[in-house]
Amino acid sequence: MNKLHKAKILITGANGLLGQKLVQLILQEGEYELLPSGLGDSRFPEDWQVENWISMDIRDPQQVQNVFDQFQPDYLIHTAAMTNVDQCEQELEACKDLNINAVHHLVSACEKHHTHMIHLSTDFIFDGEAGPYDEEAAPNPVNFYGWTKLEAERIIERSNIKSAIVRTVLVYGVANDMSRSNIILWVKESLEQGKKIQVVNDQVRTPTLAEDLAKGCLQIIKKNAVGKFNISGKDLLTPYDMAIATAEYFDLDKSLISETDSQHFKQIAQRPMRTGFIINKAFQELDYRPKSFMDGIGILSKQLKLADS
Ligand SMILES: NC(=O)C1=CN([C@@H]2O[C@H](COP(=O)(O)OP(=O)(O)OC[C@H]3O[C@@H](n4cnc5c(N)ncnc54)[C@H](OP(=O)(O)O)[C@@H]3O)[C@@H](O)[C@H]2O)C=CC1
Ligand SMILES: Cc1cn([C@H]2C[C@H](O)[C@@H](COP(=O)(O)OP(=O)(O)O[C@H]3O[C@@H](C)C(=O)[C@@H](O)[C@H]3O)O2)c(=O)[nH]c1=O
Repeated sequence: MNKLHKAKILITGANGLLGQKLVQLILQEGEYELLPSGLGDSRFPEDWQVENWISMDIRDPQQVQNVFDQFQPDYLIHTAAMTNVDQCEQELEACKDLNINAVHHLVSACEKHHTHMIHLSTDFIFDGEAGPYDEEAAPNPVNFYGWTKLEAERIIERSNIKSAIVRTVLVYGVANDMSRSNIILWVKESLEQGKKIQVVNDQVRTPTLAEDLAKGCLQIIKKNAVGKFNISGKDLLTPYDMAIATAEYFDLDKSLISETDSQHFKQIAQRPMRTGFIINKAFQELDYRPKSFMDGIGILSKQLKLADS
């Protein structure tokens, strides 16, 4: 690639939590030509002054093909998905269309344009019987969301495109006009409103700061890495641990948090009990260095203060 040509990165789901962090990071780097895309209009803060934006519904193969033919991306960071796990359990066709069929369209476009695909996947491809997991563990999803994300991985692995699969866990952070919350924000807001919450103490995760995940994805591009990578936080915690840590950090009323377990706390979709990731491969091959959970809360707290000022 000649020096004048900046490598081109297309992002799907750029209005999402990870999507917005990727846009911020890549714009700050200034080394790439960026094309953020999503459903409808961009929802970035005004002051980002992002010129490029393309509305691309990834469920429509024609829209995908048109965008790829026009932009001819060197890299695709595919973050868009139906990420509400309970909604996936209830809207099977819609979930399949977005989490599986759309990946077929993106892979075909990547094949045609020799685009290197960085695809976001999840700990929910595992059954949670033997976490924390490394990249070679045997998947066995326990809910429909996890099954669709595993099928998506398989489509990519069966293709002959250049690809990296980034698996992550319980992403937290604050972004603009978010379409869903995440555990720290939800605990903080509930306690600030004086609401009692029940939080499970028998699920295990390695919660991931959205900024760290974005950095991990960009490292893959910088190192032209291929294959599977666990990119998550490094602390193994239960949601109850996370809720207590959040209450302590923001000096909120811990007595509003009651401990429960997965037998009593029922969600529509089953959650894998013990997941979490071993991240040695990303540490060694991508120089990936995630923040601790407490430092992650600190970063989120600063961003919330900035947003309120
Ligand atoms: N969040 C988490 O805890 C985890 C996430 N992951 C994976 O990481 C990825 C990013 O997650 P996260 O940032 O939380 O996701 P978000 O739900 O925040 O963002 C997903 C984005 O996809 C967009 N989208 C929905 N439908 C379409 C469509 N038809 N065409 C184009 N874009 C669409 C949404 O648009 P709109 O904003 O308009 O709804 C949204 O901006 C996902 O693939 C997810 O499976 C993996 C493990 C954990
Ligand atoms: C809402 C709620 C959640 N929890 C627990 C259950 C769960 O372990 C954790 C997070 O619950 P949620 O339902 O908010 O999040 P959940 O849907 O479990 O999050 C998943 O999202 C998808 C996209 C992924 O890929 C997974 O990695 C994971 O992050 O908090 C409680 O204990 N009490 C509650 O009231």
